[in-house]
Amino acid sequence: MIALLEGAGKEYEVGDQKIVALHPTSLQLNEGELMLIIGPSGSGKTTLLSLLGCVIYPSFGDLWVAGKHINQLKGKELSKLRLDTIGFVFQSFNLLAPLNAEDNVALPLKLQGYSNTEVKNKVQKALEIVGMTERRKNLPKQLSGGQQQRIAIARALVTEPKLILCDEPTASLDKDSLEIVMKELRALAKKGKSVAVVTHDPRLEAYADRVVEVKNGIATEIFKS
Ligand SMILES: Nc1ncnc2c1ncn2[C@@H]1O[C@H](COP(=O)(O)OP(=O)(O)OP(=O)(O)O)[C@@H](O)[C@H]1O
Repeated sequence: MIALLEGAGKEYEVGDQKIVALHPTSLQLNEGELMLIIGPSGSGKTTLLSLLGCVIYPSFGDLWVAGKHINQLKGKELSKLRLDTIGFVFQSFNLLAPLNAEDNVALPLKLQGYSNTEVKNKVQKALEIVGMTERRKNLPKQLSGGQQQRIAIARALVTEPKLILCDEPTASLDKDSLEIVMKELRALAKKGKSVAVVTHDPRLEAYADRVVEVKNGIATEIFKS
C-alpha cells in the first residue's frame, strides 16, 4: 500500500463560510494499480489528488503516504517526501520552455543533488521508457502535445517515485496521443508503481484497475477489476 486515507477530507474557510471540498474519505491505493478519479467540475477530485500528493494537509481524518503519517509532518518534511516519493503530471505539461527535453527531465534529479553522470544515466533511461530518446535535444515548442506529455511523464518517473499523480493528463491531447500516454501510465502501474489519474474523460476507464467517483465532495469506489 502506498497511500491510505482514513476518514480524511478537506474543508476550506472562505470569509465566514466553510466549504467542505472533500467529505471524510476512506480508501487505499496499492502498488501496481492505476486508479481513475472521475466526477463533475468542482466535485473535489483535485482536492483528493492533492491529499494523495501531500500538497495539502487533511482538515480531518488521517492520511498516510509511503508509510508516513502526513498529519504529523512539517512543511519541509512534506516537500522532501513529495520530491522522493511522488511524480506529478499536469494537463498543461508544465515543461520549462527554454530547456530541451533532456534538461527538463533532469530537473528533479538536480534538485535531489545527483552527480552529472548519474543524472545523465537516469535521464537516458527515463527517455527510453517513454520512447523519446531521439527527441531529447528538442525544445518543448518543437514537440507535439503528446510528445510534450511523454517528456513530462519521463520527468515524473525519473526519480523513480512510488506514486505518480496525474491531473487531466490527456485533456490537451488528440486520440492517438491519449492512447500512447495512457498505455505508458498503464505500463508503469504494471511495473509496480501506483498511479492515480484525475479525468473528465470516460474513455480513460478502459485503462483503469479502479475508478473512484467524486460527487459533491463524496468519493465512492464504483469499479474495481
Ligand atoms: N483553496 C481553496 N479555497 C477555497 N475553496 C476551494 C479551494 N480549493 C478548492 N476549493 C473548493 O472545493 C471544491 C472542490 O474543488 P476541486 O478543485 O477539488 O474540484 P474538482 O472536482 O477538481 O473540479 P474541476 O474538475 O473543475 O477541476 C470546489 O467547490 C472548490 O471551489
